[in-house]
Amino acid sequence: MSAPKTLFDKVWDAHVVRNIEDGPDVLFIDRHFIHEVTSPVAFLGLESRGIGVLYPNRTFATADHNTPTINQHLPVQDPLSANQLKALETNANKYGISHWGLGHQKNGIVHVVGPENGITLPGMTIVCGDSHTSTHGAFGAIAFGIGTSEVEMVLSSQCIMQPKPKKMRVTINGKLGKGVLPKDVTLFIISKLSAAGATGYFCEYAGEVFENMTMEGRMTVCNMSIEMGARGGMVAPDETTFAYINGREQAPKGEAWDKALAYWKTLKTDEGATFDIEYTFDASEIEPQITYGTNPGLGTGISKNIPTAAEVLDGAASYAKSLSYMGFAENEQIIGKPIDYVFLGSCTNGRIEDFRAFASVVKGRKKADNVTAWLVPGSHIVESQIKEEGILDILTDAGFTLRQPGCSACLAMNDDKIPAGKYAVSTSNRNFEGRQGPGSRTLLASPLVAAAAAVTGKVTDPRELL
Ligand SMILES: CC(C)[C@H](C(=O)O)[C@@H](O)C(=O)O
Ligand code: SF4
Repeated sequence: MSAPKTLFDKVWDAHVVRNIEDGPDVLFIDRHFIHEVTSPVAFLGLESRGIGVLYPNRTFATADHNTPTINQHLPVQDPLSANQLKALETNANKYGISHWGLGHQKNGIVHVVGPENGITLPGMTIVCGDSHTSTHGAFGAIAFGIGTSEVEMVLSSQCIMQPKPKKMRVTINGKLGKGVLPKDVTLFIISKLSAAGATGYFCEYAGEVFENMTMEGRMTVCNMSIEMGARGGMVAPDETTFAYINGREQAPKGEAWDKALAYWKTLKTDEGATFDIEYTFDASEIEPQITYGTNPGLGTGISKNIPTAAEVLDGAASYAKSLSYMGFAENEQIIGKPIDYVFLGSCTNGRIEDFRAFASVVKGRKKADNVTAWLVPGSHIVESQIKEEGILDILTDAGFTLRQPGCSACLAMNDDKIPAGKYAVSTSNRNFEGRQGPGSRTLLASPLVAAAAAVTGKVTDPRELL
């Protein structure tokens, strides 16, 4: 019998085109996503070298970062954004790449539209010039972000050179408590490991918590893997995965489906396979989380106080700077802090289950007067689901409006910027200084925590409202 293998090694080994002695492996790439920010320079590179795109039907383009989230039918005002969007369209058309631009019915955030259209499948290698490509690992794919020069490499050769990362496994058994969402699971893990704790590793998530999680939940967790420094995260595909994929537009059909399924069922870590490092937690340790600092590792259970410098893994100096930026002090209670903005959206939490969770709290309540809320679906498909399921009515009755799909205030590359000094409870993935607009202060949390803040105007434990 062959030696036991991890899920990661099975997928990796199936894609090695060439081993370079003492060097990186050359990997074949099944799927390549591109967006307007990191692709234009790669296409310029192709042009200057006079080469083309090797397999245009393995690359998929969508516009998301620079797109406005209101009045998408009007010309884009910001000239830089308009140029980038135009460049994406021109390049896609020139090389025969599928392009879901602004206004297209399939348009949305790259990491939302790939899975929802059945482009993302188990056992694949998937790259994109975007760090949150790790999202697609939820399907048991090896998915990671690449730089612009690598985008050029993939366009021209469908291959990439990669050193093999070390392997980590995070196992969580038990049952999650009331009001605890996948976002809380990932914020909890990152707070335990720190924002750099998984640097150099590829992480597999295992145990009952992930087995019982929906695909959208697994996507939330894998999405945030990068925020603890990991190259990517993955979950072994199972019946939940297969049920999610079955019938999606670009998923295999008929005989091809049966063949794919038989292969996908082999994609799990064998008994006895080893990892370079393992962490184990119990679901009962996890309560709704919120961050108070300026990296995603600076988070805590919502009922707890902000830790003292001695309690956190970050250096005392950077911790003090982080708290001062946020206007918080050590050992303060986080519950009850007044907030100004709520952002529901992003490739972390811009899917239908996130809107359902948000609606479950705001239903029958009213948006707090002091709160500006931006609710931004991850794609047009999500937007349609929100309308069809009656969620829009619930939101409207509670005083909220719905915006149009895109990255929006997740990184404020468009007009959706949180003003300086203002506090935003955000379902996105990064709380760096100025991430949501110059001087903005971000508290990362789940859609339930965001909803509780939106109706009370302050940081509130959502369990009190469920
Ligand atoms: C613009 C892009 C390169 C960037 C990323 O790589 O992640 C963005 O998506 C982000 O979330 O910061
Ligand atoms: S939603 Fe945010 S994290 Fe996701 S791709 Fe867009 S900017 Fe990056």
